[in-house]
Amino acid sequence: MYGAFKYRETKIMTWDRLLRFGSGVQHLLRADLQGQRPWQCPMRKALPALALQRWQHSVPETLGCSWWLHNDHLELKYSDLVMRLDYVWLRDHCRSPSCYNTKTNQRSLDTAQVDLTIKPSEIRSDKDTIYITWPDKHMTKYGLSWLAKHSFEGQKDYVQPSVLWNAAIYKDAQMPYVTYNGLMDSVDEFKKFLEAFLLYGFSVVDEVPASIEATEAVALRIGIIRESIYGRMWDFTSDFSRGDTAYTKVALDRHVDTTYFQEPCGVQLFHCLRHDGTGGRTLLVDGFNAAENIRKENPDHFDVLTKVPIKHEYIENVADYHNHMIGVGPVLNIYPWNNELYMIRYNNYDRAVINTVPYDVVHQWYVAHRALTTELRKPENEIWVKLKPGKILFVDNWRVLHGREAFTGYRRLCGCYLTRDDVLNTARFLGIKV
Ligand SMILES: C[N+](C)(C)CCCC[C@H](N)C(=O)O
Ligand SMILES: O=C(O)CCC(=O)C(=O)O
Ligand SMILES: [Fe+2]
Repeated sequence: MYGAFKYRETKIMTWDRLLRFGSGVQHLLRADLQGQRPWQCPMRKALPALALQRWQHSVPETLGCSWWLHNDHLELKYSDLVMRLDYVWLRDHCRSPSCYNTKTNQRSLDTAQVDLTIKPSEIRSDKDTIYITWPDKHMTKYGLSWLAKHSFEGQKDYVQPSVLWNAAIYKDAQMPYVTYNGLMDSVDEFKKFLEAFLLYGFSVVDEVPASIEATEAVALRIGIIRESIYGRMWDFTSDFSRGDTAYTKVALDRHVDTTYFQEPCGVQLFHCLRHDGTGGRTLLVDGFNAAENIRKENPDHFDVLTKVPIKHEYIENVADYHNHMIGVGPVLNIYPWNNELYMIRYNNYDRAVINTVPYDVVHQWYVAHRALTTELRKPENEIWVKLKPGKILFVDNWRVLHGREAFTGYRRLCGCYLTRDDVLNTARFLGIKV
């Protein structure tokens, strides 16, 4: 398998095991150790090895937390969560007024001034809070629920909620019907629209005036337009005004756009302003659903697709357009801490020469890519829609692939890309967790 890198999970001793270790002597020791620094406790050396497995409890024991000072970290148990907190981390995240500015939500502490071998000189806790005093007498207070939320152990299993779909799931999904007026005038409708978009990776706004201006207004309600080599708002027909198949009448297989950017555009809007002719339907496929199916059926294929970096390229020399863009990254992009998929970079048209890995890995990659392509091409995973004047289709270009059927006649499509950060920013402002 390519790349030996595996994100190592910290071995966590189970709570049960720790209690078993500590039982017996633990009760007896607690009184003696109260208020002392465990690693400096004079009793420590004299104790049998098992007795060192001891916990400090907040009072009463059944509420609040239990904690254990290891030589290099604090182990803290709070409502069934066992957290292991590095001492420098604990000092660095101090929210006291001298360390953290709550007006700007910025750190004032200079982390470089923290001794990398720092250890608390005193710790105590009550039901909701743990108080840590450092050798220089500075005190850090942490809400236990804050730690539970922000610690590695507390958040590593969180994944962004989403509905992975195929044609059948989509049919039953009852996506909300949101109109232009609703979106522009009502926060509730706006939120409903964004929630659907984030869950499904696409969403439609209906009853929009069939103009570039109205399309732009909708785009600006949601985020910030991502200007690119295609302009700000783009508006095209099949006139081959640009050196790309999109600007023709031929069919386009499923793909995401701008794979040849180091950061592919996050969101794409399509608004068909006119079509006098046949065909031209739009295809949508949930890339995450397909990728998750591969992960289930053949984890090795999934692994290869997350590890082999692939280049995509856009070379254009048509009329006055001279562009050469290159983007690099694996087809499937996952977060290392929980393996959650966050971006698919799939575009067989724009894929560049593979020269980033040796031949044997190349072959593994082709096999894995074939498996993904087969999955993406299953008719049961396809949704076909006909874009019409008045309907804006929003597509999450990091998740949902689009394609189009060949068409005849005059067809004019407008739209734009949006910066992903700003769409998520809008969502967070509306109280959506992303
Ligand atoms: C949407 N718009 C027509 C502006 C751009 C088309 C980009 C086409 C390119 N092959 C890609 O997939 O990135
Ligand atoms: O013509 C279409 O419907 C879409 C073409 C396309 O893939 C694109 O513009 O990104
Ligand atoms: Fe496209």
